[in-house]
Amino acid sequence: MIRFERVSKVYPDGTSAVDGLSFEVAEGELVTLVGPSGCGKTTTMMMVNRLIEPTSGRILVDGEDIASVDPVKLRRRIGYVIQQVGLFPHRTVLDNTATVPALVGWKRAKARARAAELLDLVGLDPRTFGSRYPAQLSGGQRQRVGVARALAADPPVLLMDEPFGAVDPVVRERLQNEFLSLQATVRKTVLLVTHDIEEAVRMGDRMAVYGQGRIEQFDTPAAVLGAPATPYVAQFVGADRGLKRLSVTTVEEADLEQPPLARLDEPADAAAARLREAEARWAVVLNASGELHGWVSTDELSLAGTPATVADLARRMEAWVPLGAPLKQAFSEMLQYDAGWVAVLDGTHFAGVLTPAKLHEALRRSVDADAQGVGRGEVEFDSVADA
Ligand SMILES: Nc1ncnc2c1ncn2[C@@H]1O[C@H](COP(=O)(O)OP(=O)(O)OP(=O)(O)O)[C@@H](O)[C@H]1O
Repeated sequence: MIRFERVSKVYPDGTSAVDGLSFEVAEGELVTLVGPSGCGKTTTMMMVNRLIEPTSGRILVDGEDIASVDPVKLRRRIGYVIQQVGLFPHRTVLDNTATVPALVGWKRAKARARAAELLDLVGLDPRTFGSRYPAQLSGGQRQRVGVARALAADPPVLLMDEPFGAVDPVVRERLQNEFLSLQATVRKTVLLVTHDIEEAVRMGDRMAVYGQGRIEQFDTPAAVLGAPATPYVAQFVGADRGLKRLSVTTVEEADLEQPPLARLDEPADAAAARLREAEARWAVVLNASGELHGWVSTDELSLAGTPATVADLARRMEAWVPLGAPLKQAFSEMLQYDAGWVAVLDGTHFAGVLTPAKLHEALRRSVDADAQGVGRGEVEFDSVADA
């Protein structure tokens, strides 16, 4: 857990970088710090591992005032990932990854085994990449090594400064997603600095939107997009914040429509009669285990007649998302397959379909829910300030 209590930093030349910051990052939470260049994000982050000392205020990590912790020991408990990655050019990828475990006195074999495990975890086969040098990697691969290295000593806290900044947008999105699924297992307490609002929204459990040297709003991405606390925040998150909400609103059971169903082994004429009766133009087709197979049109079933079965006429449906996926993913599947709906699965089971109308309703629901929850961030600040 990381806690800032009225922390300010004035640099020797008189520049006030941050002023009276109070916030808390819960254990296992990922908080993004976002704001324009020069607003104090990096200063905030570097005070946590004491690369920069605050002018006033306190910072606690796991309840301990870090001013009284030896900086070298402190840094071993805190993983640090930066944009330029900072790999040692003359050391192999494996040795780079094993740097911190080796520093804290692990035996060489154990440190290297751990490094190999971590490389695997970030999607780099240690047999292929372990013996390479940083210059022999792509930008995205270097970034992965940076993340692996930061995680190698299993620090409870991770600081990430524009960790995906140096790669193109496609690789960037993939690295973000990979990091999120990694984070779902390792559950580190993470502070992530970015100037990219999309990244802040996508990655953060909560996000801190910086104005000049102070936090304008500290809340969940959905709340920041749904109810910006100040005109500044509204302007910063952008006029298309409704669209950005698609990334943070998830597909829920209640959003789904239940279309007519047909079974793969059903005779075509029986299925056709049933669907005509229900005035349905198509049905979702499931296999005997209730798993999605695809869809079938009522007209085609009617024309086929006996002895055809649904299986003969059904088409595969590739557009599906799991329950709990962001609406954006559902929308993008709809567009990619040019489909008027997307199937939603609960595990392997078919749960229903999402249509454009239901997607719009889901978006409305989340906007309304947040409009009622305005100000949650401020309440939290007050309680920190009073402590
Ligand atoms: N060593 C320093 N001496 C004086 N001023 C500094 C120093 N380091 C940073 N600053 C100033 O402090 C302010 C905050 O800088 P900081 O690097 O924290 O911003 P940032 O939000 O991380 O910006 P960026 O996104 O451009 O990295 C800026 O005005 C910067 O010029």
